[in-house]
Amino acid sequence: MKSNYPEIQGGGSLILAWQVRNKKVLVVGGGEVAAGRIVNVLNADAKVTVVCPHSGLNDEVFFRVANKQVEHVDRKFQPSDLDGVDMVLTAVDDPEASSQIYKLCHEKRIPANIADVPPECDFYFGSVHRDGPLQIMVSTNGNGPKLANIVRRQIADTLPHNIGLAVQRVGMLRKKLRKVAPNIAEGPKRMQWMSKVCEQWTLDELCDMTEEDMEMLLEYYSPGLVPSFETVRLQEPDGAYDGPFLI
Ligand SMILES: C[C@@]1(CC(=O)O)c2cc3[nH]c(cc4nc(cc5[nH]c(cc(n2)[C@H]1CCC(=O)O)[C@@](C)(CC(=O)O)[C@@H]5CCC(=O)O)C(CC(=O)O)=C4CCC(=O)O)c(CCC(=O)O)c3CC(=O)O
Ligand SMILES: NC(=O)C1=CN([C@@H]2O[C@H](COP(=O)(O)OP(=O)(O)OC[C@H]3O[C@@H](n4cnc5c(N)ncnc54)[C@H](O)[C@@H]3O)[C@@H](O)[C@H]2O)C=CC1
Repeated sequence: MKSNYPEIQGGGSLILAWQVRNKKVLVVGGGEVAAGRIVNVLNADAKVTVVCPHSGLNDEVFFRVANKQVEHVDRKFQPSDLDGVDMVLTAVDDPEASSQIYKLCHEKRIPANIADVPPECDFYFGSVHRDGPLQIMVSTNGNGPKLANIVRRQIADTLPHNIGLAVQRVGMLRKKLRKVAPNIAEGPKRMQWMSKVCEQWTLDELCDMTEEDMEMLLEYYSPGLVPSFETVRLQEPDGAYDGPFLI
């Protein structure tokens, strides 16, 4: 039966933004792949423990250990390492050890990524572009990791240079709006107004938005209006607007 609803296209992944802040992540192995995993999870504020014999640590992982960015257990993996762990990432050059760790994680229902064995991964990593609070991930679902890297870099090249800053400023404005209009019942009005601001202001204007501008802009929330950037600046006592005056 035909419909206007989105067509289902199976065979993909569920791409999510997993919140691992202060969660315990165990990284098994200390080579190049482990070093990449460590960067990914530290960027998400996880508490990271690396299990790997000292002799196996590469320069980057050694640096993370020496700087106390991660805890280090100086030996090969043991099953007790999984106690109290929320996520496991293995990057070892020993397929038997990988499979054993995967089985244990599966039994304990701990989500795991086994770098050398895609069928034993509960989730895959992707190629990530990061600009402040903005993250863009590309996945080829195991078909071509290097191609994911190339596509990611191509996407990044097309983005406005100030997009990360614009996202950060919008985040501040949204927080302030929540304070001005905290009621659940106001949800639809709040969302509509916020969407309008994002659509009507240019990225440069969103980046230039000071806290003073935000306070002034929020004055227009109650009547449900979105003034131009120039209008907001002109209303401020020390309005620093120096562009063309469009009144
Ligand atoms: C399934 C997956 C599971 C997982 O790792 O989570 C996986 C699996 C494997 N990768 C292998 C090889 C390479 N991986 C890379 C690079 C990356 N690999 C990443 C993810 C993923 N790799 C997941 C699928 C993601 C997707 O499909 O989109 C990225 C995106 C993210 C990251 O690792 O952080 C990161 C780029 C990050 C960036 O640049 O930003 C390169 C290129 C390079 O190193 O420069 C090569 C060599 C060239 C090539 O093969 O393309 C092999 C060995 C194959 C063999 O032995 O031949 C396996 C195992 C297998 O396929 O059996
Ligand atoms: N998913 C991906 O993106 C990629 C996966 N790979 C695969 O990932 C694996 C790791 O790759 P690299 O980091 O380059 O290897 P590597 O050889 O540099 O590092 C392996 C590390 O594992 C440690 N190790 C081995 N057995 C261990 C155990 N039982 N307990 C704890 N630590 C142990 C070693 O001391 C070493 O630090 C390889 O199997 C490789 O084929 C390789 C490239 C990309």
